[in-house]
Amino acid sequence: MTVISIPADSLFGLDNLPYGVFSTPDAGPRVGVRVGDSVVDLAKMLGDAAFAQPTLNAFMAQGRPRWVEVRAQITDLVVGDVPDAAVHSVDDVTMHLPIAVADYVDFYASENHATNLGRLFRPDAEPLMPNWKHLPVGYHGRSSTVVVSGTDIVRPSGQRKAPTDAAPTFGPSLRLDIEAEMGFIVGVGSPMGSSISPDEFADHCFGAVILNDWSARDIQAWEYVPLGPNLGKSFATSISPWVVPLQALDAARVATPVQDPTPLPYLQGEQDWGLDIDLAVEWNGDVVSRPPYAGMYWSPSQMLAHTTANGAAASTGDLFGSGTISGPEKDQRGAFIELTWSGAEPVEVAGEQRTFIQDGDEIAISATAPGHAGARIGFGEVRARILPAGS
Ligand SMILES: O=C(O)/C=C/C(=O)CC(=O)CC(=O)O
Ligand SMILES: [Ca+2]
Ligand SMILES: [Mg+2]
Repeated sequence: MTVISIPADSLFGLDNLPYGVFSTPDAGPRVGVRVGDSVVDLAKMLGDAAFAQPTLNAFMAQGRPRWVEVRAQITDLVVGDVPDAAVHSVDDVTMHLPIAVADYVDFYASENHATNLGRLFRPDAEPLMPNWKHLPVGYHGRSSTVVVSGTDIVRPSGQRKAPTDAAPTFGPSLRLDIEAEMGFIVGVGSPMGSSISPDEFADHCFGAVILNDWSARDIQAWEYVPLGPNLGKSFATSISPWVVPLQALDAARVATPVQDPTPLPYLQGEQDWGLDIDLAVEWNGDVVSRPPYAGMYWSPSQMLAHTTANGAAASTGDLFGSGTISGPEKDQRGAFIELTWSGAEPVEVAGEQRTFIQDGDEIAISATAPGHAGARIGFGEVRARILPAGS
């Protein structure tokens, strides 16, 4: 039997208990919970076959009463003796994509980001479109190219045309960018023809991850009118491996900024689902930005309500991105197109002047939030290296 020790300053204490899918040299992908620097094999500790699966989907589909029960069981059991065979060091495991991604929708919920991108993409128009403060604007992304942290990203090629070019050309993106976001995962869906209200959020949303919505700005700028992002974003989206349960975010809940005009009734709820999550964006080892989630205009509960308001089904494994998280300050911008003002204002990265991402660059986004009693909880990180086009 093993007694798991949790370092006093751990971001993975009993307040957190995030779920992930891990493998070891002797056994394939299965569900584990992170406790300090250990990963506990849940099928071995709890005996539920849902945890012997290579994704969290079977467990997530069991619903909130079961999520609450399992969290309580874990909290009780991991402070005692845990069977040796159920405990692994985080350094000895390989992490996998934690969920089978069903549908993927990405929103645009930061007013600072939307205003900055409006200025950059549409300099002659009002930065915010007239709909922006009435509904959480989003688009459907590509679920099959959602990958876990650590997966290399190959620079995409595509069609691009700068305003000064006579004709479009096809080739590797020259303006490869990140978008620092949070991703929310649906545990229990809703049938086609029904909808989820903002105050039903916790019955449906299982938890959250960090998400990097890789974006090829040159491909995007040429293709997006009038239907929105497509190939400029569909080549890859990275998520962190540990899914922080919604229950662990209780102490992080805050009100969204005042929403004026008042949203329509289907977007109104009694519960606060703004979240006080602090992100950090690292570029080749240098922190270049610290986006604050707490200022996001639209809450994840409103995004899920909006997604289902027309009767569209929601499914176990649906993933929705918050949209790029940018705060009001320059060093709080969650995309390099904003941070460098479309390349006009390079930033210093590891001693070099940089605008967009170069081959071989490594980007890591980490995040923490308040836990209980003044402690903090961590989301870990989403990290990836860029390989040359055609690799
Ligand atoms: O305003 C635009 O045309 C483009 C906006 C984006 O690229 C942002 C996007 O993907 C949504 C977001 O992450 O906030
Ligand atoms: Ca995005
Ligand atoms: Mg993407």
